[in-house]
Amino acid sequence: MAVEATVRVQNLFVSFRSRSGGEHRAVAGLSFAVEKGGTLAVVGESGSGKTTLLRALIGLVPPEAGSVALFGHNLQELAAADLSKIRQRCGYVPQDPYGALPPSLTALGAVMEPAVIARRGRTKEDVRARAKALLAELGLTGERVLDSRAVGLSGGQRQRVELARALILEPELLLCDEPTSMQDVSMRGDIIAVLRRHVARGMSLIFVTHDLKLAARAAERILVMQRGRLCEEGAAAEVLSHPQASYTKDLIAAIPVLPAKPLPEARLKGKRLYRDGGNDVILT
Ligand SMILES: Nc1ncnc2c1ncn2[C@@H]1O[C@H](COP(=O)(O)OP(=O)(O)OP(=O)(O)O)[C@@H](O)[C@H]1O
Repeated sequence: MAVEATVRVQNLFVSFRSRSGGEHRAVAGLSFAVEKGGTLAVVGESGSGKTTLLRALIGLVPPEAGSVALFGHNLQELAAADLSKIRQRCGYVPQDPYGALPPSLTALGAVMEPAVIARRGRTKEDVRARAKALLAELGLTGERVLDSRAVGLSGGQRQRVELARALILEPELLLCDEPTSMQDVSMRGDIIAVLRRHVARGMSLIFVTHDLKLAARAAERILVMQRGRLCEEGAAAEVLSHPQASYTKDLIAAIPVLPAKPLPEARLKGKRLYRDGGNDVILT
């Protein structure tokens, strides 16, 4: 028997109606699939429909036409209770870390919360240890940070708490909306490494970003969106090295290139060096 894809999107259209009665089509005829353990980065400029697509994938916005199936189940055909069960198999990291975290919980409490609610036979102490380990993997340690409420955390720290909150239930599918937009280059690498470890245990990943280079590090395939439409989809290395669509070529041309000149040893002393592809990025 053929294995069902984790995500199967067929000819998906999503529109929003304005108060004046006008209609804006945010997603226009997208089709793609992500297999179990597969990774897909969705790239496109601001307003191209990436967030709307992610929200449609977990049934937060209804399709105008077409279908979304997760784990072989068409979301439009599911009763509310079954849709909720399907959602429990997914993690979602929203784009805006402000307002996404429960304001009354500490960073540690916010990560523990989904696992405490789901109660999967773990003791509270197990959950606390797992939450601490996840936060540490994402560079968040120490009482001051772990005991801070959302208001006391930076945007980048909030994003990482959101990610840990999504990962603690070990989702089969993780949908991330710009999860590294507020991180420094070094932390972006750490986040990608954490995501890779979860992909290695079989998790499927859909990663939304503006950044084509980051997309290629996060995922094996890239889907480029332009004004709600699929512009190009292919193996990440292939899309970066041989883009087919002129829009993708423009996105690649817009990637800043760092000078290839070797840096004097003295400039590296006491600083963190991070290798991003062929480029060395120095963090002071
Ligand atoms: N709830 C909504 N009501 C009306 N229009 C919306 C709504 N959500 C999104 N849109 C519109 O749909 C289009 C796509 O928005 P979306 O947020 O999906 O783009 P995006 O690619 O994620 O952008 P960004 O990279 O800036 O986050 C935009 O024109 C946006 O204004």
